Amino acid sequence: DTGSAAAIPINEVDIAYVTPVTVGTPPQTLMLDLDTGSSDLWVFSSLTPSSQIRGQEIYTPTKSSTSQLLNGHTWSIRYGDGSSSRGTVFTDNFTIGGLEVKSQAVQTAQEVSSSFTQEQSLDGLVGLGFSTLNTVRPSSQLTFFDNARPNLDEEVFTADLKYHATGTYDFGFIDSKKHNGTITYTPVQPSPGYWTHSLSGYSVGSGAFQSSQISGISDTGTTLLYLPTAIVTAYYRQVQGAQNSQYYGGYVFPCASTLPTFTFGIEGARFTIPASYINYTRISPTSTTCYGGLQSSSGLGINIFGDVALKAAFVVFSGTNPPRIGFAPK
Ligand SMILES: CC(C)(C)S(=O)(=O)N[C@@H](Cc1ccccc1)C(=O)N[C@@H](Cc1c[nH]c[nH+]1)C(=O)N[C@@H](CC1CCCCC1)C(O)(O)C(F)(F)C(=O)NCCN1CCOCC1
Repeated sequence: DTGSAAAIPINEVDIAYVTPVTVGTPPQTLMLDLDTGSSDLWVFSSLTPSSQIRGQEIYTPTKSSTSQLLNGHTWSIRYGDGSSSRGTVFTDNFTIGGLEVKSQAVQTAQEVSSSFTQEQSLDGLVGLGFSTLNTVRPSSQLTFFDNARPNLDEEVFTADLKYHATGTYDFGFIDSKKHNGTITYTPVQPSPGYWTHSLSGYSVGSGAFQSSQISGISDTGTTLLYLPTAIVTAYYRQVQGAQNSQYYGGYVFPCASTLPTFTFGIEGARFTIPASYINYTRISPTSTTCYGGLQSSSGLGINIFGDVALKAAFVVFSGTNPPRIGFAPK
């Protein structure tokens, strides 16, 4: 089997991407954020207090003839940005881009934090990390990818995220039309459950490439690129008027400043992030100060290769044994 679905930016600065999925019989369509940085599939639901719902679509298990309560199971998750959700669990038919998994664990929210309530274009998440990170107790559940794997033509899913445009997630095949040139693979460390791998180095603008192993996670659920402070200061040293603002919690600069590109290495291959991706957003609609798409990871305890980096490549998440991740130009 294979599947292919759109990755649609939810706002004009690509803060996140959502993908249409269907749950249950007859199918209920929701827009979910496919997130390689976590492994819970959870949705706004008929069990979510109406005071916490603001425009999101919900899954109503009682309207589905194929839903089954997973008795006595609960879940609770907290994300890096402090947002959280918790609830109960049903199994039901679940489809992404024509690829169906029967009796997928669908985690129904009984409580969501305010940042989820405020994000009306996001109806929940599909965790595509390793199933070891799943928070359902007493027995943890498998991700959509782990459930689909036995039926996939190839044990892969790919992310073709785009800058200010709709991209695609494919399951079970590598679409050669979506990338040009070879795919460079590098090993993934699947413990504790992220797609953890190393970059082989970086360069700023036309500067010399600095070879150094930089370990981090390729995370479709994180907006920006978070790297060690030394690399980030070297980058913003090239930007007129840039400063690391305590107030804004990161590097800001005059929107009119010229930004250099940023290149990262995967093994021997090189991927260049255009300056426009790093000129992330104005700090407020009328401001002439802009917030950078490259920020320091020092507060996170982990380097995160988020959407700002991933949208500069065609990325293959390979669930083979051993797992690996591939990057190709596009
Ligand atoms: C634009 C921005 C100021 C950088 S943002 O912070 O607002 N962007 C958020 C994503 C977002 C999109 C839309 C609306 C609201 C928030 C962002 O990038 N958050 C990251 C990480 C972060 C930390 N600090 C700054 N950023 C995050 O938490 N990403 C998680 C998924 C998000 C959660 C909020 C909703 C959108 C999806 C994540 O799953 O990718 C994660 F890996 F970071 C994470 O937290 N994974 C949870 C891992 N646990 C480990 C223990 O077992 C359970 C799972």
